[in-house]
Amino acid sequence: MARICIYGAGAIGCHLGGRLAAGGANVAFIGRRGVGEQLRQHGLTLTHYDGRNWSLPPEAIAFSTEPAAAAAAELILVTVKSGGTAQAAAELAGVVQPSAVVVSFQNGIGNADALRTALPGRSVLAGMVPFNVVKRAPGAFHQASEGEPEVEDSSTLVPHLADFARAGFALRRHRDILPVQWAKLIFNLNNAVNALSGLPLQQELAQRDYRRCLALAQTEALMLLAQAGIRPARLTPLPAHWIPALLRLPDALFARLARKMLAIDPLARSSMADDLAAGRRTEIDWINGEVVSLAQRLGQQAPVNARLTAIVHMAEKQKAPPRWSGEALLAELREGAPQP
Ligand SMILES: NC(=O)C1=CN([C@@H]2O[C@H](COP(=O)(O)OP(=O)(O)OC[C@H]3O[C@@H](n4cnc5c(N)ncnc54)[C@H](OP(=O)(O)O)[C@@H]3O)[C@@H](O)[C@H]2O)C=CC1
Ligand SMILES: CC(C)(CO)C(=O)C(=O)O
Repeated sequence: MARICIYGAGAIGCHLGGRLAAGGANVAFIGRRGVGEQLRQHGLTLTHYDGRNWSLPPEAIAFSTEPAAAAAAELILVTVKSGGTAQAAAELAGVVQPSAVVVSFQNGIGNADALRTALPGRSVLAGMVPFNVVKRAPGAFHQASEGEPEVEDSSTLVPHLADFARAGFALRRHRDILPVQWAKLIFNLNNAVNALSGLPLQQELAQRDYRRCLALAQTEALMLLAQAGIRPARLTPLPAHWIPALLRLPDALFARLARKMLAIDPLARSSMADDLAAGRRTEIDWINGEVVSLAQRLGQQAPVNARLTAIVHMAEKQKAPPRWSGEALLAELREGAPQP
């Protein structure tokens, strides 16, 4: 049986690893001591908004805080936040088998490259998780929105496909993953707006001013991507460049037309909202900051995403980050924003 290692047992790692283990795979979780204690006490309970559920008793979970536990793995799924990638990569470099396949299931664009640099000669692939996972209680994780994991295709992945299938994942493979990563990043531009709102995603997205903030950030990113010749993949029924117009619609019309976008657990927040609330470093530099870097490479500017990045960095420094109203955030971002 293939040995799989989850490197960074948090929301995504516990969801992916828990389902793989429930499907019969031999999974080792590597994570922090506190998470290990919770899994030892409660085991893992995974629920899905479509009603499916999976559970693993504590004795069925192999958990370690030590990177050495990845030494036997043939497949390593990296699920740390982007700010932890450099350290995870350095730790893995000391232990990973030369034949191991490493997949970054992280948001952002550059994590797989960071892993590749630290792990020369290994097969390192970029992945993308489109759905939201909410931690409901110790050891209890809920998939709160739709989608299946997507991954850069490689022949090295073939021996592991059956494990994903047995876990109930319809893994989507792509020869060119970059358009998929950028399409996800365009969605993730909402992470900052959501974190600053202090509201669950459903309530935030129900308010036109917050949606207008997101539309500004997305329009700016889409203009830059067009200049760079990158066409974001289509992750939703509407192509990415139509979404800003949808977001700008009045609330009642948006609620009718975007029913699927709002079909999300009423308590779900973005992973950046969780980080900000917990006083952790956010992934802002790997999401909105990536748009700013793209602008710089093109000799342009990205004032909306630069401002969001600065505001989130300010919030990271505060014990109780202030909540922004949609109106106040929109006024802040409109200065210098490109007109649609
Ligand atoms: N949560 C979600 O709904 C979604 C998240 N994503 C993306 O998936 C990735 C993972 O996110 P998420 O699961 O929310 O993150 P979490 O913070 O929930 O989980 C990551 C876990 O890994 C731990 N960790 C970090 N570095 C190490 C290390 N070197 N060794 C062992 N453990 C480590 C972290 O501990 P510590 O906090 O102490 O560093 C944390 O417990 C991110 O890129 C995120 O953007 C994508 C789609 C949805
Ligand atoms: C699933 C989604 C888009 C939810 O906001 C996410 O990727 C995140 O929270 O980081």
